[in-house]
Amino acid sequence: MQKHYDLVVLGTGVAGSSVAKRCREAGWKVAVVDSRPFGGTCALRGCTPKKVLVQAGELLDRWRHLAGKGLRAEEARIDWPELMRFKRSLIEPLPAAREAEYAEAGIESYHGVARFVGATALEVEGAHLQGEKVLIATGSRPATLGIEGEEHLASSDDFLELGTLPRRIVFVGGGYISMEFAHLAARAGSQVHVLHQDERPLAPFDPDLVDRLIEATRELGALCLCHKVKAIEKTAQGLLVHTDGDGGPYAADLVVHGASRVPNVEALDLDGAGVEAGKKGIKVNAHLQSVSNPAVYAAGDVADAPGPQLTPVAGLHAETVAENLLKGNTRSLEQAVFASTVFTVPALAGVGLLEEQAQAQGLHYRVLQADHRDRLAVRSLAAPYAAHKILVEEPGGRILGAHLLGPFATEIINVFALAIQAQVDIDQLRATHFAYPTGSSEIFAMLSKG
Ligand SMILES: Cc1cc2nc3c(=O)[nH]c(=O)nc-3n(C[C@H](O)[C@H](O)[C@H](O)COP(=O)(O)OP(=O)(O)OC[C@H]3O[C@@H](n4cnc5c(N)ncnc54)[C@H](O)[C@@H]3O)c2cc1C
Ligand SMILES: NC(=O)c1ccc[n+]([C@@H]2O[C@H](COP(=O)([O-])OP(=O)(O)OC[C@H]3O[C@@H](n4cnc5c(N)ncnc54)[C@H](O)[C@@H]3O)[C@@H](O)[C@H]2O)c1
Repeated sequence: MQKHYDLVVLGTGVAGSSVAKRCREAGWKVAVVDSRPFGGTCALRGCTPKKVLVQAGELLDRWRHLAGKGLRAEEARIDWPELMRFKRSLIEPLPAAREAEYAEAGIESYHGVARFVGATALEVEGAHLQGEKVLIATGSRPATLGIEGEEHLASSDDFLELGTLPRRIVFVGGGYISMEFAHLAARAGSQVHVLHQDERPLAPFDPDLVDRLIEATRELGALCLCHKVKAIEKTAQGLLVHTDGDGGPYAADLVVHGASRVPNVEALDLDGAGVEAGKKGIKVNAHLQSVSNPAVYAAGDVADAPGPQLTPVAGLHAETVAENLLKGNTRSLEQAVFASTVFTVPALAGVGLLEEQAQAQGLHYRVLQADHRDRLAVRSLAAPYAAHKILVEEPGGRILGAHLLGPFATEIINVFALAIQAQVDIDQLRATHFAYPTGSSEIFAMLSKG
């Protein structure tokens, strides 16, 4: 028997769940489908569990730097199994809570892999659903690398579930996942290599600050090496990672995939619905509507739309789609400012333009940059790395980009995001009286020199 809905949502992550709730609030009959526990990547296998773990690394680092300065740090260490238990205690209740929220809101839930059997008809584990509209919000998965021995790669999901931490870990790729996990694993006692194929890791971030982060990573005992991984071999002693460079092979007990994620579309049978997709995901117009099937929309990591694969981007997609569904394509995906952070220690953060982007746009700007390790706020934490680079348009004083490394980066970056979004210029920002002494009160000094 076929069940009819105004909207069928595929995926219960940030993108899918927000649209489902908005449309249900407006009185629509809504169904949600997910092949995994309800809640999506960010809540269950990404941002949130990751933050619980990396926070422990950050606290350990602070504690160690203050050893002999009023703190006794001899006993400070990460107890991995205990930390994992803590993480599980926070994350494991979430799927049931999410499902209960849906039930209370009157949203119907289906578990299983969804696939199209018609333009807006879906089959989920034997159930047949028909939507007036369908939202595809199925997120992303680790990219297939096409290398020999690929089956030996552990995913970020696997890493976040490790009961014990292996002695030797190689991370393939030099992006967010590898760098964040590498810092955590090294602080928890593993020998770590990050193998990346580009000249330097973390391409979306300021190159000078990335160089400092690499230095900090090396001091931690983890090595970032510029090698493209070409094969993983299983031996009696563990795994060997072969690269196209002179170095290696690198011996490991665990090799983790941090070499990018691609849209999750394979299982959907998109041809059955006439929904076009390419390497970057579902092809959509400015309303996030499928270019080939007007009854279908896409949002989040699975949509081929501008913006990185980040939670705030999925959130903006969801707002846009919800309005278009409810009000009939009244909203286009607007250009937005997205701040982003790599949760290493020191943390790296960025918002707005990089220097090379400002140059490519022919903008005139000056650079305010400094190492601010000597600031009392930083010295009081004994933090060994703290630096910034801020691009300010000339004339006019518009903030074009802000790039930060150090103990306050993850929070201060949001002040700069607001300044860029709301077009607050350098004089207005300098004239803002932030509480003192806080991370944000460092902004005045950042904007006053250089
Ligand atoms: C390790 C890691 C750490 C991250 N950390 C951050 C961070 O700190 N900050 C940040 O902004 N972003 C972070 N991200 C990125 C962020 O998690 C994603 O951009 C965001 O979760 C995307 O949300 P989404 O709703 O598009 O997809 P998802 O949350 O991935 O939801 C998609 C859902 O669809 C389901 N699904 C897939 N195919 C089907 C099918 N055929 N049928 C039924 N269901 C299906 C999946 O099971 C999943 O639950 C991180 C990602 C990872 C992997
Ligand atoms: N803090 C955060 O916001 C956060 C954290 C984790 C993940 N994420 C999101 O998830 C996405 C996926 O993360 P990711 O770290 O897998 O990807 P990424 O896109 O950040 O980085 C992948 C890196 O792997 C390299 N690479 C690819 N193939 C390789 C090979 N064979 N050998 C060596 N290097 C190779 C690429 O050149 C690139 O530098 C990110 O782009 C980001 O949008 C965000």
